[in-house]
Amino acid sequence: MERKKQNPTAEDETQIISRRIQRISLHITPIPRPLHDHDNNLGLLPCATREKLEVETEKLSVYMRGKYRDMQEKIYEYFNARPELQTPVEISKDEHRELCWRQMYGLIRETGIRPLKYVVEEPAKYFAITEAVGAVDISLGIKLGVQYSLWGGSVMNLGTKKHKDKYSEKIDSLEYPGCFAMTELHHGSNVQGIQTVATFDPITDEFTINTPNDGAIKWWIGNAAVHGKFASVFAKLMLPTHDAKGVSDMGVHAFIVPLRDFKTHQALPGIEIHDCGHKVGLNGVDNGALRFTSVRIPRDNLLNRFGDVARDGKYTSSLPTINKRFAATLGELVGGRVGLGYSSVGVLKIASTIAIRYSLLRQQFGPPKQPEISILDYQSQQHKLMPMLATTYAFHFATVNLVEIYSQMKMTHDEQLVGEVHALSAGIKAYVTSYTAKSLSVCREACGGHGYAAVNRFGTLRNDHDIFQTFEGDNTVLLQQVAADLLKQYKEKFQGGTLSVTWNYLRESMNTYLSQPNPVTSRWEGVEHLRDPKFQLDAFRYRTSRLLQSAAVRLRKHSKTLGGFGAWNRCLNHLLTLAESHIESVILEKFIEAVEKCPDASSRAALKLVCDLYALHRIWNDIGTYRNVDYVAPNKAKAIHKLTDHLSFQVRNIAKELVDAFDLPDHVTRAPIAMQSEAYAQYTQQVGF
Ligand SMILES: Cc1cc2nc3c(=O)[nH]c(=O)nc-3n(C[C@H](O)[C@H](O)[C@H](O)COP(=O)(O)OP(=O)(O)OC[C@H]3O[C@@H](n4cnc5c(N)ncnc54)[C@H](O)[C@@H]3O)c2cc1C
Repeated sequence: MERKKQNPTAEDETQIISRRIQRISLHITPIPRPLHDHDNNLGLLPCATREKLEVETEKLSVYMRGKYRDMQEKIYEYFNARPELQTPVEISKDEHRELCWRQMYGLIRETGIRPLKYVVEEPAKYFAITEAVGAVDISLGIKLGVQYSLWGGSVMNLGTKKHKDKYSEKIDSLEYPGCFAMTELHHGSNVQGIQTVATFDPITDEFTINTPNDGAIKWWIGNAAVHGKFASVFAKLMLPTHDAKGVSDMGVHAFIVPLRDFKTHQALPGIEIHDCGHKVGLNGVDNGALRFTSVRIPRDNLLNRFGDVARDGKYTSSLPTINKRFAATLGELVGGRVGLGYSSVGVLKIASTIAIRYSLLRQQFGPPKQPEISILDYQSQQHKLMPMLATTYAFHFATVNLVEIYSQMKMTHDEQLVGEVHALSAGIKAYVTSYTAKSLSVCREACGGHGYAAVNRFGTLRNDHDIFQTFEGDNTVLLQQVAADLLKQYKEKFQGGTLSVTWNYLRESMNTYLSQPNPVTSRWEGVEHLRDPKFQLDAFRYRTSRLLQSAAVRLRKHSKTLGGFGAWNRCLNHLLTLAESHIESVILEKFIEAVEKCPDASSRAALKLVCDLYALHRIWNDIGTYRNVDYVAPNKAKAIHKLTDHLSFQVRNIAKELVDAFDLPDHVTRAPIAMQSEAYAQYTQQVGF
């Protein structure tokens, strides 16, 4: 009995917590009872309203669940039933690579899942698969992404029928493990700067692939160090000419290059492969470096959807310029970005679930002579975790929407949609992965010392996820694509052109911005007004319009003296803020739509609360900007701050239900401190008690 008091079971803890939640929670209908002394002592009732949202987790979860939940469950179950395929906490690089291969091979061969089919036909299903395998081990998610989205995707999207017929089945079944070899030692973000060459030889009807200098060594190539048999190699296509130069550069194209012998697994003649070595994270993925010396491949190995070479060496393309072909080629690869943003939200869900479940369980300090309180009852802990939980929900709906419009784009090839998905996938990937990377540290710290135990996962999640900010396009570079697109749309607006759907709001808010902020509404501070989605969206959009207008003016001014490139660089931080602001507007818009569409009233009320917290927290974060232009008067700024704290507190009261609705079973979250029963006991067992 004594022992139980000192070290209560999780069930006891849960009861204590739920009693406490009942005591301090707010109720929807006013309850005519005075505040408990205890509540006052905790300082937990920041405002007099007493509301409690009753959330039916199952209904909320059904609304959140994608169409492909069954597929995800199949994956979770597959790994749950095979402990030998689970990644241990301590594992060497080489063992991790082999395990990761066995995980992928087992999944594909034993469950019959065929991801490449979905990459092409049902992208949403493919992204659901990558999210689920990423929850098992992020290395596995990336290894699978390299095989199917990058290597497979390049063949399917940049190749033609002959390539699909020859390769698709064998890529899907893992008979042909492959790589995507774009990056070089000297060039990552600037893909057009790559130097590898593929020169056509009309005599033998072949291309010769060469690495002209060490700067052109392909670097960081996933699957290259150990498992890859092929690579889609990005190189400048050179055609022989009869002039003094001897060759003509047709721009960057992709080529299928066999890397290793099928029987011996040795590198083929002319191909030198080295291991990029131990990394900060993702050590289950074998990244390698490749050098090519006069490697000959048949002409047919050119992935020729956007440009082809005939037997006589004549080049043909439906696209007139190198730049247009390059844009079309890279445009086909945006699926990787969509998937990375989507998977990043998956990582954020796991981390926030662990941190919040543990914060509900953990008790430290309390009022004199009273039981200790849950650490989630501290305002500071709520401040760390509740806006993050709200943001996770916001990201969930934004990435689901992105996947939907990406799928539509793949079906229709609608030109406007292509442009929209291109910019939106760049922006959402950049914004979401940067936020998740920061949040992983916050979650670790919010769990104190136990958050630092590797078994509780924050270390691997943080290290493995970190590079999401860089690959598939560096975030700073991607945000500039969003800013450039906004400026293009802005210019078109004034030339009477149409705006794409996502950008449509700019038309209206630009007009609002061009007039002065309304001195009356800037003082409105009522809760109803602050929780009105119209006010929230207007505020986000006003900020974007203002940033867009001022960026356009500044760029025009500086380009007179500095030229286009110099002016862009002079305004770069401004442009990045503009891009982030726009992406935040899109995320909020999608969240508001998701709240409105939710069919179940209790789930809708919970989502509305979470959405309000997301919106007001972001406005408060940028309150300086709003104050500077008098969009928000001092009294309103104060009211926003107060309400944000209050909403954090209210969200805390349904935090358990909100993380439960992510539907992540214990065998997926895996951190002992986040187990839904006997968390402490499971944790102590881990170290041998
Ligand atoms: C683990 C891992 C796996 C990878 N897998 C693959 C793979 O399978 N295949 C493949 O082809 N590649 C792969 N890559 C490479 C990856 O795609 C590149 O690292 C990425 O594109 C960024 O390029 P970079 O490393 O050259 O960075 P850089 O472009 O050199 O960027 C370095 C810094 O400069 C800044 N910067 C660069 N340009 C600008 C600009 N215009 N404006 C402002 N700031 C700028 C960036 O923001 C960044 O902070 C992988 C990389 C890693 C680490």
